[in-house]
Amino acid sequence: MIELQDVTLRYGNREILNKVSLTIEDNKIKAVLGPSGVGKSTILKLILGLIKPNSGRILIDGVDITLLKESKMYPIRRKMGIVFQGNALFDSMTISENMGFFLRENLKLSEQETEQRVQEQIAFAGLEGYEDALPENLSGGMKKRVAIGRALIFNPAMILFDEPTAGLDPVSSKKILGLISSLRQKNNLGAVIVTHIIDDVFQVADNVAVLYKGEIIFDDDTEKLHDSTHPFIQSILSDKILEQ
Ligand SMILES: Nc1ncnc2c1ncn2[C@@H]1O[C@H](COP(=O)(O)OP(=O)(O)OP(=O)(O)O)[C@@H](O)[C@H]1O
Repeated sequence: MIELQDVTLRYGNREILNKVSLTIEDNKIKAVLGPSGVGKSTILKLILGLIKPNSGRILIDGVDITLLKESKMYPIRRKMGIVFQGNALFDSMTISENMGFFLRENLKLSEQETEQRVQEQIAFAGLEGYEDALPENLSGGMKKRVAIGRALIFNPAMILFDEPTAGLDPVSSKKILGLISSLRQKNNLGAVIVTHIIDDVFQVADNVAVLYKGEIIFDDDTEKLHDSTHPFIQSILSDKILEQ
């Protein structure tokens, strides 16, 4: 379980998050919805311990990571896979090499076991036949599936997605969201999805927190969004896309 408790984060003297509290339960898909620049990626960086809050606590399975030294973060980060907005694939490596890269770097598995895990993820991502292709030869949706496979290869308990459908066409978006749903059904994985696209939320999220002007203005089951009387939520429900 991931918990943010009264987290405040400033870049310089600009406050991005003001006493934000959030709970992300295991085996659930939680969306964090908000307009561009509101601090959604910042929340993922805080969860991964890449940045520290100015105040408040961040607990991963009960461990307060705001107090941990960098050297103690590795076992915590191993619990979580991350899929970056731009995928962060290595351009000069093949799809198989991209998938296996962090595994080879971090786990001393036999080459046979590494290959087996890579093949499993290639199959899960529906990328058979593309093992030796370079990322530049893949569509946006396929690159996203490589990034998801690479995040899953450590068998994390939770996977973090930064804008999983941004820049994808509607068909590819639907496929990626289908893949995210199947992760929980097949692998019992939890997920955090930060997004500005409300359709993502309705398609996959069990519950959703809405971040607006540094604060959580809604945090409940996805279907209850329709009952909210908050003017910002009413406006996003009618406009569907959050651009400021
Ligand atoms: N290292 C940093 N130093 C200063 N300001 C930053 C830094 N990182 C992000 N910001 C600013 O903090 C705000 C929140 O950034 P963040 O990337 O978390 O937003 P976001 O909601 O994920 O938006 P987007 O989806 O557009 O990336 C933005 O205004 C951004 O410019």
